Amino acid sequence: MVAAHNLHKTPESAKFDLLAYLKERQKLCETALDNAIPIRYPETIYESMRYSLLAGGKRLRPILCLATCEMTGGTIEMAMPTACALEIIHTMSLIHDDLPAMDNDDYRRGKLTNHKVYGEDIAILAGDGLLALAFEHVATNTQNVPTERVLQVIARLGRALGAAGLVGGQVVDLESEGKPDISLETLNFIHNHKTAALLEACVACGGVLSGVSSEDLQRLSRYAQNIGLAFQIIDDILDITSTREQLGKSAGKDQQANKVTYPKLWGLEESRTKAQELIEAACVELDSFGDQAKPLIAIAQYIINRDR
Ligand code: DMA
Ligand SMILES: C=C(C)CCOP(=O)(O)OP(=O)(O)O
Ligand SMILES: [Mg+2]
Ligand SMILES: [Mg+2]
Repeated sequence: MVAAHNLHKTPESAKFDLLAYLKERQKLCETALDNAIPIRYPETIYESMRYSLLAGGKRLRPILCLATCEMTGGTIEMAMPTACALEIIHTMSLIHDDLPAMDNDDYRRGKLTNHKVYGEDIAILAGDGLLALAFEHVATNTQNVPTERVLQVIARLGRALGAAGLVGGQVVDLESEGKPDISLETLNFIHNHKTAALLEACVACGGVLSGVSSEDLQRLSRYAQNIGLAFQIIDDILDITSTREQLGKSAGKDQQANKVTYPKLWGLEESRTKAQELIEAACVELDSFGDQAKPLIAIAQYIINRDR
């Protein structure tokens, strides 16, 4: 008879079932997000906020936050309000990104975009409402975490989202549209700010909540910066190779708007290779976390293998 503890050492049981993990975490996030916005007067704004927030994204950002907090000795419960805030901030950035003044998109998460349903005025306000809610939600609902860590999380959220982060990246993205000679440096600036900054906040905040050392926090940040850049490279590849049905958002938009992207500068194959290298570099940063790092390593692989 094989001893029970040996069973856990077989290669098969050592495998990490990412799909089951993501499904379980997505379910937890859906419930928490649903509870974060009750409908009250004036109903229109709450309905439009819920329309985009509960439209079924991958929930990658909150899951990264929960996974990091758990990997570093914290709990799901400690991280859930921050995880929700990250998804709420991400959703507001999507609503505004899709507006006619920005990327002018009609579809998002398999549905009409917020402004197509509620009008541009309400869509702008839904973004504003979500943004304010994110900070209120963390400050009000975080439990069993020392207050100074919660303050650090709030500061990181603001920095990742603001002009030094996502907003700054969006500005350079828009300013670079249609320009012929965008450098790789500018392209990296765009990706590192519009996409990687928030993903870094997801991972870093998970670590801050559990109280990691500054060395571990730096390792986590480097992991997240690498997966963040890879995420946007893959997003731009999918924009070329996939369909609206598969993506839940319009495809072919980057070429249409003359956006600067990795595949445009380097071609599809080299862009894929670059994304793969970034994922490998990300995973090296997690070496010291041993087996505990399995979820974050599997999520990094998922980022380049994803089809939506
Ligand atoms: C999305 O950039 C970035 C933010 C901050 C929303 P994008 O316009 O390249 O992404 P998508 O293809 O999802 O519109
Ligand atoms: C940063 C980018 C490229 C916007 C799309 O993000 P996701 O691809 O994570 O969108 P959802 O799954 O959350 O809808
Ligand atoms: Mg955009
Ligand atoms: Mg867009």
